[in-house]
Amino acid sequence: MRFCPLVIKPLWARLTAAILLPVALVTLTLTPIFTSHVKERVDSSRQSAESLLASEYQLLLRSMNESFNQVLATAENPLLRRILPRQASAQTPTWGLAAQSDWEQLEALFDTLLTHFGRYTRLAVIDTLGREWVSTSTAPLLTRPPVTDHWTSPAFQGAMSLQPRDLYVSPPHLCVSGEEESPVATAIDIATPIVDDQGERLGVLLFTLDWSRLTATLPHAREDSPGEALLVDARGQWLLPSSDGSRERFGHSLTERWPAAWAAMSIRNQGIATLDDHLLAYRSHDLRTQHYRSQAGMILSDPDTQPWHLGILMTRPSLWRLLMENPVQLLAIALVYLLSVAFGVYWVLSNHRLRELRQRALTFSREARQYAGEVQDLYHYAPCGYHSLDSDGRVIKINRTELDWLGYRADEVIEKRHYRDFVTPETRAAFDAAFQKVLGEGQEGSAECELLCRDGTRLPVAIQGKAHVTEDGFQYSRATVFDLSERKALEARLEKQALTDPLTGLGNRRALKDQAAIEIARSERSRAPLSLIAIDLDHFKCINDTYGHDVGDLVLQAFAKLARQVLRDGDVLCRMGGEEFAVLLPDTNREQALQVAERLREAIATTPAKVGRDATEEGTLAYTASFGATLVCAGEATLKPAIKRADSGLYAAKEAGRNRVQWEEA
Ligand SMILES: Nc1nc2c(ncn2[C@@H]2O[C@H](COP(=O)(O)OP(=O)(O)OP(=O)(O)O)[C@@H](O)[C@H]2O)c(=O)[nH]1
Repeated sequence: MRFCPLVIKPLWARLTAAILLPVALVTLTLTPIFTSHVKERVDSSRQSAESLLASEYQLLLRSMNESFNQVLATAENPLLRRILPRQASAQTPTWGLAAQSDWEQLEALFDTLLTHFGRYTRLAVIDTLGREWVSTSTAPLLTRPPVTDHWTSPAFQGAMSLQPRDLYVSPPHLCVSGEEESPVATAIDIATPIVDDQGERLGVLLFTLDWSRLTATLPHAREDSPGEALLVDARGQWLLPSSDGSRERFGHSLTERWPAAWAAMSIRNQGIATLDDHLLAYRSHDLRTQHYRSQAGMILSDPDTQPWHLGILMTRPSLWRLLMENPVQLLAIALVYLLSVAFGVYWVLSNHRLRELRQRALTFSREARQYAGEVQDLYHYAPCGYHSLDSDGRVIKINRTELDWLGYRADEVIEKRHYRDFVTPETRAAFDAAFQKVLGEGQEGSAECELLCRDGTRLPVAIQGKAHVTEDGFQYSRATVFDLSERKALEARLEKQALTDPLTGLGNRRALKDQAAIEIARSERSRAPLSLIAIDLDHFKCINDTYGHDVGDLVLQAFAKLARQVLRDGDVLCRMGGEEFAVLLPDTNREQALQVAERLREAIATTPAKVGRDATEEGTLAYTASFGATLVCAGEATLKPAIKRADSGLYAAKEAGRNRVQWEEA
């Protein structure tokens, strides 16, 4: 296993990483894009808020100035200068005192103002004593007269203290609207002194402005407006009239409800503040000092309420709002996340499968190498030889075992030697025949051969060859070579055992028969005489009976040893069974055979067998043997007739008293 510190092993951990990593990557990729998008939107919202504030401010100012100018212009109307002195001279309100035409003109003027502009709820002319002489109202509840006493009203008091063309402007306040649906309205009183041509103060002109009408035209009130207006006085009290959609109501305290907004607006005259979810563009306006845009000389107002603070509140763009405003975009992002996670999971799972397969392949390959090594070992160190030959009989592959047998190295043999070169000339024909069979249609062949090893030794082997044939025909032959040396040795041993008498180590009856065939053939070829002597130990039963069977065996062994010493190397001494023996004497005539028999008889008679002191006092036991001898006649294919004759001679020797040699003529 390669070392890799970043490899996370468990599948669940890799799956977690496969989910988190794509999410992180997509987030990292998208975040700068959306952040800059949000920033752009914030900047755009700021600009919108600022421009909306500017336009709203201008509109409010223009509307108010328009009213200011209308009040000032009306106050200078000659009708008022004519009507007021006449009314003032009357101790009680008397409508009939005014000239009918003046009154109608004034009424027409006031009606025009009321209906044409629509923003006034009441127009009143008040004399210096605070008595209202002329009044026109949108609320037709009040019948003329009564005369209202304005002596204590701030508007009257304020206006009376002013110079011509100066204005008193009250803060917005609640008043009776006269309408059933919304009996309470918000209004502003604008008052200015009425002065005659000589500068004498005649009274006060009072216009009550429907504050909601004035502010209804502001951009914030439009449904498609992106922002919301906010107008508070110097104490933070809400100045905009209550509307259905607005959360705030007239007179609410911004300082309590939204301290952050109030803090921003109250510190600076103008600016833009970033609140939690909102952007607030604001500026302050003091009626008393910013009157230059109207025709008013000076404006008097309640000092506690000035300046006003106007603000435009816009929802602050955020990433979430940006996403939520476009469902397609949101869906696309969700799809990107989903795809990236799906890809990650798929990658991990397929990688996991791949790892498994790789691991399995590694295991298989390791096992295959192991098996290949084992097969290689089995091939090279098998207890038999393996070799492959091409069609010419050249060695193309050979295992170690066979190389060790031959005593050569692989590089000395492979592609260099023909296999038949290692086969002994005597067995080469068998090998060639088998190899031809392998090359032939049978494609199989076997032979028992002898291999000629480097050290000169010969190794008997059995070779079993088989052709390896493909569609292209014969490729090579594969042969298994078995070492036969052990088998051969065993066979030889068994063969020897089969021909040997185990007690005396002499050849047995069968050995005599085999050897006789050879000697008879040789004698036929050489015309040399071949003699046979039959030997039988005398009174052997008596030895057995007297000294025991073991002593009898010792006597038999002593005889075999002694006979070997007496006989020539070429003589064939065999035990025929029991205490009977036979000697085949090649190239031996009658006289010679009789001499051999006599020499042997005498040696036996004079050489007691060693049987140990347990058996006899001297440790030896004298014994004798009788002999029957004969010639193997020319023309006798087997030894049988000669044995029969020798046995006859032997029988005669026994009959004659034992311990003697008797010749039997053919
Ligand atoms: N100890 C021993 N005794 C054997 C063996 N083979 C045969 N004999 C014994 O040899 C004896 C042969 O006895 P017989 O055939 O009567 O002949 P004999 O006693 O030698 O008498 P003659 O041949 O007439 O002299 C038997 O008692 C057999 O049991 C052997 O391998 N070992």
